[in-house]
Amino acid sequence: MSIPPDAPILTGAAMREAEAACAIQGTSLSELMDHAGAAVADTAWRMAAGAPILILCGPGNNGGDGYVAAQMLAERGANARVAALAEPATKLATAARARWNGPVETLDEQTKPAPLIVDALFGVGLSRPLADGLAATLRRFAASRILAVDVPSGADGDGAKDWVPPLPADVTLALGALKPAHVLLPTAAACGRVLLAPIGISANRAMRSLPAIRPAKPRPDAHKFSRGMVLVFAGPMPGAAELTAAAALRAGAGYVVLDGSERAPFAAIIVEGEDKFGERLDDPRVGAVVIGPGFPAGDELLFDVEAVLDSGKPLVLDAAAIAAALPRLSETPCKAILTPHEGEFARTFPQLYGSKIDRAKAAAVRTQAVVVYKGADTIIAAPDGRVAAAWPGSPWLATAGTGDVLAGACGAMLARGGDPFDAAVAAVGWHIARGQAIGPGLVADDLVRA
Ligand SMILES: NC(=O)C1=CN([C@@H]2O[C@H](COP(=O)(O)OP(=O)(O)OC[C@H]3O[C@@H](n4cnc5c(N)ncnc54)[C@H](O)[C@@H]3O)[C@@H](O)[C@H]2O)[C@H](O)CC1
Ligand SMILES: [K+]
Repeated sequence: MSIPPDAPILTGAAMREAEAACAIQGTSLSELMDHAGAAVADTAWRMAAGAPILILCGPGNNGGDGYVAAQMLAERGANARVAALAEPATKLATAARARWNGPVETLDEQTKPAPLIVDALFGVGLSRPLADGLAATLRRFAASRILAVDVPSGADGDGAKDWVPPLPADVTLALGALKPAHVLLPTAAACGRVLLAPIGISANRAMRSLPAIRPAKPRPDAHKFSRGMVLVFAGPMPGAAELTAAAALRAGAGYVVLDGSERAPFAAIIVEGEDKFGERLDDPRVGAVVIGPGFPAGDELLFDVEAVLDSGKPLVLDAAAIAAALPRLSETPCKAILTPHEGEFARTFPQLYGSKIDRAKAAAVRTQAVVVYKGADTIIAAPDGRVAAAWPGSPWLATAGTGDVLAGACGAMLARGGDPFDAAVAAVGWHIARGQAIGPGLVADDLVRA
């Protein structure tokens, strides 16, 4: 599974806006479909490597892309068959089918498979889940290599519905831009390797896949404080905060102080009693404060979170600290990153609807903070509408304590003084890169070891 890095992601509505802008600049929808069909034909040609191809065409423009590709493949000499689910229902699809010179089989339970199946049944226009009969027909093709056009049929392009496509793809060719379905579960897992075909639209880049992960090198004139000083505040379960502090140092902070713990995870970390916390919050060198790991909800947490908010320091709030800060966050002028996992998000923001991206964006607006909505399909959202999607991440990170490590990495990136969204993106990228590098047998402690 893979996703092109730093690629734009558009919802169906944004895609229609981009199409309309293209039309104003003189590129018709029909030309866009020609570009899409050509890209599908190229990918299918390479995947089939001479073997027969079966192209499944639906009634809409996704089917139109399929007919265009079929004709191009046939002209190149490929052994291509077409099976249709229904008559074309759009002008463009009708025109595309008229250009296909071969026969059109009816797609049903009798349809013979081929080594490569091109799934051009439904794209982003799907308005309800696939009928059971069609789903069963498609499952019969599971032994073939599958190329999905735009999205695997049955997926909700916007990722708001949890419909599961019955025929998972080996390769999905995203047209013009990625769609939320490519980066959100459950559909992302059915997309296989996602490739992006530029079909001629210019996409808004506010919402993107995670950029390629490049560890930032310290400046030649760096010293420990210019690299960022992080203050981690431990709660009653200091083990979690120790991981957080270690992660902050490992992720590049120049100086890390752990308050409220008796053990230093590394000799290089300064450990102090919790009585020093107030004093440290006044330390102008502290560039970010992390609170929440190992700190259950209660008066003590509330008191400490209040103190952090009063300090105006850039802050990372994890676990119960998120809910503790919520009433004041939007009015507190500070840079903040929140790192809720699914359960914390649902408890803290119960009244949000739509896809995980929609909900992360709404939470960011509500709190005026950067929200890192964790999971296998982590979403990072800023109050100004920027979004980064981290799918496919690293499944080795699904183990206890890795969230504490991520909070520390966010602290390290935030303490450098830049934009909190960029800091969160860098932290999530660092976390995934560590997860991928370590792989089998990973435990959270490994993420902070050399
Ligand atoms: N956006 C672009 O720049 C381009 C996109 N292209 C392709 O077009 C599809 C989207 O096409 P659209 O016609 O809007 O929708 P679909 O083909 O996905 O299907 C809609 C079609 O199906 C009917 N329908 C919806 N749900 C169901 C269902 N569950 N069962 C049966 N039928 C259903 C609906 O009534 C319509 O008739 C996009 O993904 C790209 O592949 C073009 O290439 C041009 C450029
Ligand atoms: K499709």
